[in-house]
Amino acid sequence: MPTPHIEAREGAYAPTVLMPGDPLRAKFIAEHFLTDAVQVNGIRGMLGYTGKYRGVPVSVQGSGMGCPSMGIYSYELFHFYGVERIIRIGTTGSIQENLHIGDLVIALGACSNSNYAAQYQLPGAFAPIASFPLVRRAEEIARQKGCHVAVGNVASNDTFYDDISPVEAWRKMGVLALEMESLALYCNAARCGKEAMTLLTVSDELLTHKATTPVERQTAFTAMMEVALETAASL
Ligand SMILES: O=P(O)(O)O[C@H]1O[C@H](CO)[C@@H](O)[C@H]1O
Ligand SMILES: O=c1cc[nH]c(=O)[nH]1
Repeated sequence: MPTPHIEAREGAYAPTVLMPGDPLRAKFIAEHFLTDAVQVNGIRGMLGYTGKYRGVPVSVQGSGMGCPSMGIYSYELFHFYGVERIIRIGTTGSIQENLHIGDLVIALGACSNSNYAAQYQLPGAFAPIASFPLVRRAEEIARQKGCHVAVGNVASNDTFYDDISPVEAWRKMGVLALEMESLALYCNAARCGKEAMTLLTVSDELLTHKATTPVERQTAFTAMMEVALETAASL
């Protein structure tokens, strides 16, 4: 420590880290929800903070976009900073008719078009999954808050802009929504014996082409932030 990408000192992160793709979403959470928040990382503008939520230490660290970036930050947090669990909080494009903008999705499993898991040289395909206790807790908290929440597969794709749309193919398999990081997060957690879960807010309806604004993606999805923070504080 420090690592190539994180300047924080040893012990700077709490055992539970919330990870939005957008570092400015991390700043927003630190400023609006945490007490005693201090910035622990600013390298590459990938902001990280540690503070308290309901008196419980919690960190929030941007992951950047895509599996390579999430792969780097979650690896360094798990391996070098003693982080025990990561809750990704991200935006997603829904691909099922009953999932609308603002709804929550918990990624129980992460399908993908990425080759991230090839590094493990397994004798078959790995099925990346979330920590079930985290899923159960987050779903319970989301329902108590009156959120519409779906739990199931997402597809963590390497591509945001596709030459041939993958929507129909994943939709037919019951996949709920598309995003870009859960695969790497779940693989790193599994390989390191740690816990991970992804909680998403629908920012785009890919079947109807409804979408939210860039600023809403940064700051508007406070229900997701609160569910993740309540989950972290309840462990
Ligand atoms: O809102 P975040 O967490 O960045 O997540 C989603 O948004 C980005 C694409 O716009 C990708 O990172 C995708 O996974
Ligand atoms: O990966 C993502 C994230 C948000 N919306 C999408 O359509 N895709």
